Amino acid sequence: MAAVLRRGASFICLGSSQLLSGGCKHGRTCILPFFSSNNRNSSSSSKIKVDLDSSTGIAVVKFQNPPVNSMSLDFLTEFVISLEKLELDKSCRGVILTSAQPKIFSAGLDILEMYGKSPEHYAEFWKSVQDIWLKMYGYRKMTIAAINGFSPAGGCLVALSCDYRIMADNPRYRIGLNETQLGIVAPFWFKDTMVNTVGHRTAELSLQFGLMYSPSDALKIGLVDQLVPEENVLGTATETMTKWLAIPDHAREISKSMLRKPTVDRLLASRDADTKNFVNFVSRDSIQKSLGLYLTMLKERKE
Ligand SMILES: CCCCCCC/C=C/C(=O)SCCNC(=O)CCNC(=O)[C@H](O)C(C)(C)COP(=O)(O)OP(=O)(O)OC[C@H]1O[C@@H](n2cnc3c(N)ncnc32)[C@H](O)[C@@H]1OP(=O)(O)O
Repeated sequence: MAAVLRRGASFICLGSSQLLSGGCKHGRTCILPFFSSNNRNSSSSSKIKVDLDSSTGIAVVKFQNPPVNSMSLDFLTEFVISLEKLELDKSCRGVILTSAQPKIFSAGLDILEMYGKSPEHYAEFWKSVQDIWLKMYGYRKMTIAAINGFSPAGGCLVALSCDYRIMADNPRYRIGLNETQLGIVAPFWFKDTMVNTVGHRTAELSLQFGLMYSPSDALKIGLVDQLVPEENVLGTATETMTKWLAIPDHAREISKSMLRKPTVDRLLASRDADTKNFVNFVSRDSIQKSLGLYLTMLKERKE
């Protein structure tokens, strides 16, 4: 296991100069209503910031859960509520997802939600993970991931669930489904999402090794669609969104649904079994031990 973790660390290791500072400055979940001024609607709950420009129809959703935008239960709840509000808002036609944290898009699922908790907690957490994927993968509006930093595992899944991915061309960043490096297994709908994006053979290599790709390798395998200098990620995402919004919404939406609905339906048909499977799996002593070692490794590599 230690060897696996060491190998894992080499895929995700950052120098100490890149350590992020600061803890979460925010309190518990607090969803504020949108307010309107000059065609812009903004809402800032504690972990998700939404800025909707109703003159262009483009909303920017920023992850702000320091230090690494890990997806805790609170984060996922706020995230899904924000997306639901935007889906219902007729003035919104497209959503750009990005990070307010330097160098990190998202560190993926919050490992602390899967470690040392009760089966009831694991079930609640897993349902919220399913909810965000179902919302994103079946989202009616156009979505772009503006990937401005590291994006392992759940972070990669969120990016993969968008319609288009633009990544910062910084050779230090990595993106991929690295679950096996933690001794855990990406569920079938993570796998389906990857296969639908990069094809079966590449997904076989990617998932079994838990590969984390540099931006240029991610572009080569089609995991991301475009690389741009770091400072242009959001600007390029906005320009790209404007081009996509030239397509009539109903035609694009129906095409998207035709391609994605069978994948969404597979999880909808087996949500409860998938939750039970997760709870049984994550509750095992061997899995708890792997997660505990991984958390220790994350802390120790800073020292
Ligand atoms: C059927 C069963 C199926 C189960 C499937 C479950 C699917 C799982 C999906 C997942 O998403 S699992 C999570 C995978 N994520 C990772 O492996 C990323 C781990 N983190 C990193 O590699 C690095 O933190 C980083 C993202 C590259 C950033 O590096 P940086 O040097 O900038 O920060 P750190 O000092 O490493 O981290 C700061 C702080 O944050 C804690 N932390 C990091 N990632 C997570 C996380 N995913 N969950 C919880 N906490 C995380 C890290 O331990 C540090 O904590 P402190 O030491 O400051 O307390």
